[in-house]
Amino acid sequence: MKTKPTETTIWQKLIRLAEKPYDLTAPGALSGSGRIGTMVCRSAGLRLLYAMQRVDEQVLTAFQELADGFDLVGRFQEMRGGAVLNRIDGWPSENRQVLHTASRDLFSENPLAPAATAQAKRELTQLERFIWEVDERHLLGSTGKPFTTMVNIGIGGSDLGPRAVNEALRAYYRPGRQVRFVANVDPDDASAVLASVDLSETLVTIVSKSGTTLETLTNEELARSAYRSGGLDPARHFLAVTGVGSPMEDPQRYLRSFAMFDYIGGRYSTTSMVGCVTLGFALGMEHLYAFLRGAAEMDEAAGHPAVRDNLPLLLALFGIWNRNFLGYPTLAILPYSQALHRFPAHLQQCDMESNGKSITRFGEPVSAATGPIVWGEPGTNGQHAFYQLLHQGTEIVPVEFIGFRENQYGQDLPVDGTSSQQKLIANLLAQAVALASGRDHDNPNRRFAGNRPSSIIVGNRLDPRTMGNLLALYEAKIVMQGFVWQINSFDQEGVQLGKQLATELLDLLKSGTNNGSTIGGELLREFEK
Ligand SMILES: O=P(O)(O)OC[C@H]1O[C@H](O)[C@H](O)[C@@H](O)[C@@H]1O
Repeated sequence: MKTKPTETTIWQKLIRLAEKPYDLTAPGALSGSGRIGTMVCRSAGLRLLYAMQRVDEQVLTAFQELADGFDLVGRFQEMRGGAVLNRIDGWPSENRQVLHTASRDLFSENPLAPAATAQAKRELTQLERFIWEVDERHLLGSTGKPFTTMVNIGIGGSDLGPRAVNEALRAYYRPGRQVRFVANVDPDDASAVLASVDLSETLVTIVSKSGTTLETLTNEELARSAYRSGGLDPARHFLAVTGVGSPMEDPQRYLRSFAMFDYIGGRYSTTSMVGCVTLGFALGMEHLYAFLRGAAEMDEAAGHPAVRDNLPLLLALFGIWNRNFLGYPTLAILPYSQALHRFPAHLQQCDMESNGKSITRFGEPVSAATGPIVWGEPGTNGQHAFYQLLHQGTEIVPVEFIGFRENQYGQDLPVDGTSSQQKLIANLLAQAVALASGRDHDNPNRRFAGNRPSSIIVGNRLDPRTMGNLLALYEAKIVMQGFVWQINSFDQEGVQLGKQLATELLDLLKSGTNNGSTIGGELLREFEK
């Protein structure tokens, strides 16, 4: 469909509906009508409570028309089947399939992209064998010690997703296993991590799809040098996860190498070897498979044609409604779970690098606003920091809350009559009500306008399967929004210019010839004064 989204009848209809969005502050708007109990969507192990979005039946019906008119589910299924969606028509572009979903389509008899799934299975078999060798102590460090620790060196997609999921699932780590992460080229990042582990018991996994990322290659050298200084042989400790044909494909330098494929983008790569190596090492294969199964379940659920029964699609459409029709530029993701403390950072990359685009997949300027600014921190911490602006600021910030009925460790105590988990959930729900309903007051400074929309994603407990559900939920949501905006959500040309200019500055530093004749050169001279 080349017609601009804004020129479609359904877009115009939604503009009209947005002139008078559902008033959450009106008497009886939220209670007494059964709205809270009916505005619930279930997919895989998650539920979405969406009574506190500014929508009514008419808007939801329009959502369905939009989803059908833009064939959102059909395109998602085409993606899963291997369509070449990473492209810009008529212009040089990556021209690739988009098959992160194949890396977990392991549980059905008929995977949608059989060749890619077969490749994923081969890598998983290799990983399983490797982990077995580590567990059985057939593989030992260069001084004969068993491995207890893994340091992951990577950045962007080779760090954020794996880090967020590892943090989320620490409660499921096997006893005696730990994983640490190094990403930043700030030398203090590597120093702090390398100094905090026993290198002789540590595996260092270098993760880079391209095998050319400055930060990662630099940190690899720092880590190798730390091993050599400690009299340890890096080749017996270092693993590689890299793209087929990348410069890092060099078996001499690594104890083991695991492959990733060009049809999986960095920010979508958590269920490929990029995430699986650390997760398999720390959690064991059983939990790793539960995580992959959770992601596969959500991919499957995203194929449901009915908007009200398709959580990723519905979440995507609330995002479109809030961004394009109500005009809100940002989105806060607020997990009420300390374990998810790095999940907003992962989603920031996944969403903003995917949908921060101004050109359509036809190479033309977009006709509507695209990806929102995504940010977030766990509750309740955020309540004591930035929620003031959410409640009374001049900017309206739609919120996606995430909460779980049970905690992970099962340890909790009643204090003052309620458990900590109850306090956590009560706070989450109270925030959603306060944002939606607001409160009148004589004192203008104590007035809450309300009508600030939110959704609540509910899971039973943050376990590996639920984490897989959540990860795939957001991946699918982001992709579906990209389909509405007609952009390519799978490339990231916008990161190139800065990289190129940094390389030019590094060349000046290397050669010592900075005469300030470029803007960067002049800035550098000023900075170094
Ligand atoms: O995995 P790598 O090739 O090292 O890439 C790491 C990251 O760097 C790039 O700058 C991209 O913007 C990210 O999408 C990518 O995840």
